[in-house]
Amino acid sequence: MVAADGDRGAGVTVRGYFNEDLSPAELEHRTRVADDLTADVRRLVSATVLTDTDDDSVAEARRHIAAATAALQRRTLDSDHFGIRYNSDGSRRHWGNAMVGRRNPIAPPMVLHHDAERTWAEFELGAQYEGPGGLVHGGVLACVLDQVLGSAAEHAGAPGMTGTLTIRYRRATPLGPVRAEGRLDRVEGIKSYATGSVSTADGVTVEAEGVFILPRWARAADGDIRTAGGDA
Ligand SMILES: CCCCCCCCCC(=O)SCCNC(=O)CCNC(=O)[C@H](O)C(C)(C)COP(=O)(O)OP(=O)(O)OC[C@H]1O[C@@H](n2cnc3c(N)ncnc32)[C@H](O)[C@@H]1OP(=O)(O)O
Repeated sequence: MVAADGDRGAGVTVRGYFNEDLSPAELEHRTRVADDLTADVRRLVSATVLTDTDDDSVAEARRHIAAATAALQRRTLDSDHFGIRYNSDGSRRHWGNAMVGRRNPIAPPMVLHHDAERTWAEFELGAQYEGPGGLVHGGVLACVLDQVLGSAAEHAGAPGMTGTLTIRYRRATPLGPVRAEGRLDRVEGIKSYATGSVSTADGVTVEAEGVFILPRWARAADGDIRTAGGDA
């Protein structure tokens, strides 16, 4: 398993990995707290996009938001990012991740499922993900596919950083429920090739291919990123 934040040996320094052993009870508690808070903030974000209320109501909302922000800032992490926090058994928490982070209201969130062949998620892309009117932003769809293809490669035992991601927008994706899926196509040494798509009830809207490369620092760490355990 990868070491804590900081010097990775072999002269390699990588940010973002923290060893933080949590008991099952503590993990369950933190999971519930995170899910409840993040769901509330997601509703706030959506309400911010969609509100048409009067100025007094907006001013009232802003006072509450300022108070909520101050309450959350009473104590913060020592780091400027959540990172990947892991137990010594290899289980990991990517709770700040922009697509799957359970502590990140920007994440839709995507809840990933895996079987022997595929990784997939079914979720909602609502008003806060708009690009063209009523349609999902193309960059958001790229982000979705980056995550699902990268996770498919990782789950298949061939993780890597995105080297190249090629997106084909076949037709527009209306805001609303979507399904994203990816699969590992092949592995060539340190490079993993994955393919995938986003679809709606009317069929595929976006297709993608990605090359995921086991980075130099993970190679220097003797590939131990390949042995990482599951996500919490
Ligand atoms: C790790 C766990 C991942 C979990 C899932 C995550 C899902 C989300 C994914 C992301 O969002 S990752 C964030 C976005 N991506 C990045 O920030 C990557 C930034 N780029 C890098 O870190 C490095 O450029 C990279 C790791 C991609 C490659 O650096 P290396 O120093 O390891 O590559 P090197 O120069 O040694 O080249 C190794 C091979 O890869 C090839 N290569 C390098 N960069 C490439 C590239 N960009 N595209 C395709 N191939 C590339 C290179 O030609 C060579 O091929 P050959 O072995 O056949 O000669």
